[in-house]
Amino acid sequence: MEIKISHSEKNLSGELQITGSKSESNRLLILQSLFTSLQVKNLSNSDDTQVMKKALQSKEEVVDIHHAGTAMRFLTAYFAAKEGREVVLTGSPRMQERPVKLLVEALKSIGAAISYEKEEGFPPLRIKGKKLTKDEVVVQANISSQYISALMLIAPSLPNGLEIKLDGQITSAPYISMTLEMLQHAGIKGEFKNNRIKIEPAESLPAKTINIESDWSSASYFYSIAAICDEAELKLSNYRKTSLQGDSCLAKIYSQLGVETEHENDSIILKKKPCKKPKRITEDLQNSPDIAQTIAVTCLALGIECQLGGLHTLKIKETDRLVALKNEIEKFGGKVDITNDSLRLHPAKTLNKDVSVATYNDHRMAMAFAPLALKVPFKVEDAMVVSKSYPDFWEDLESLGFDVQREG
Ligand SMILES: O=C(O)C1=C[C@@H](OP(=O)(O)O)[C@@H](O)[C@H](O)C1
Ligand SMILES: C=C(OP(=O)(O)O)C(=O)O
Repeated sequence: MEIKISHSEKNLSGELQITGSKSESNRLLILQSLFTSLQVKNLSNSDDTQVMKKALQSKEEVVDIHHAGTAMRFLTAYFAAKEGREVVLTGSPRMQERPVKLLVEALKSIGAAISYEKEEGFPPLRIKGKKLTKDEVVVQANISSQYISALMLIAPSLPNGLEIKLDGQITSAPYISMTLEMLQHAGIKGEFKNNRIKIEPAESLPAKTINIESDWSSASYFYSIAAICDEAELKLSNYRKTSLQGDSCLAKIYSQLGVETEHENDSIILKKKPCKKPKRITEDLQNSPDIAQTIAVTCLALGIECQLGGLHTLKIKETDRLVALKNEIEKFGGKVDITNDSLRLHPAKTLNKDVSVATYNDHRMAMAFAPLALKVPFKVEDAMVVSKSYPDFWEDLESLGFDVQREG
């Protein structure tokens, strides 16, 4: 479905309830399958969490996780350690291009039986669940932190736990800390020191209900909206001052653009007043790759330069996000230079009209561009891609006065 999106106001206020972090949700679903005493509140309503839930309940041979990277990686480890179960774990055509070799190699080194159904290094995988008894593994850490989180999540269910040595530079590190802190919160002992992670085995865990904080990556689109407005006051519920989610760095990044974050009980209030714009935004996003698209489009809307680094993982996400950003920003008249790990935006003097934004099967392409409608109306192709992480996105924009016309 294509949509046409516009907004005529420059002052916005409203309240939103975004559901739980999809990263935290998908970790907890794995932990809940391993330790049934855990209960979860505020689970994400994203497609990625739905497919994870379904996969964990499935009795079929073929388990299809569509576009969900966390589900692919976490379930590879989960099924490898599930004695007596044999599955073919597969996903969308794009998932079949997203690498998984380093995780498969690491799992094989501790005794897993995994083979490739098509191309070596990529899904689909045939996994014969086995008892994994080795307790040490080495994994390269600069491609995806999801490989490391996957190993950490099954570690407490292994007879001797697991010591994971991380090789090379660590990418998306806050997601590893998130996994560790969630394990600890559930009652599992573990530590992360000097490139070594050690997770102790656990036979059972005390009964506990875990309340998932709402999704900070989804909140990024409202930071962008607030920054682009002259004045705004947006209240988002279920966010904490101390977050497990690395994308909570948004508060600091967007303060440069005049967006202040106030904490009130369990909510955040994003406040924007008219202010002087900086000449440019410069950020290293190695720790928070999922907000790169949001920040680039905010800068395009505000007509300021943007230099983003630490983006080497963007090429292997839902699409090659560096190329997708360049293509779509240039339709509006901005100029973008990309390398393998960086993006530089030279903003447009005036934004082109009648643009149709392609979304490349990538939820974040649709959502990152949406706030630009405060400056110029445009079309978004295949707009329902948002459901991967945020199915209510367009309705939530309508509640803030955006005109969202659904076509076709
Ligand atoms: O562990 C997680 O929940 C995630 C880790 C990150 O991936 P990489 O570690 O592959 O960068 C992030 O981009 C993804 O959206 C979610
Ligand atoms: C990269 C993402 O997700 P995943 O890797 O889990 O598919 C994302 O949500 O931006």
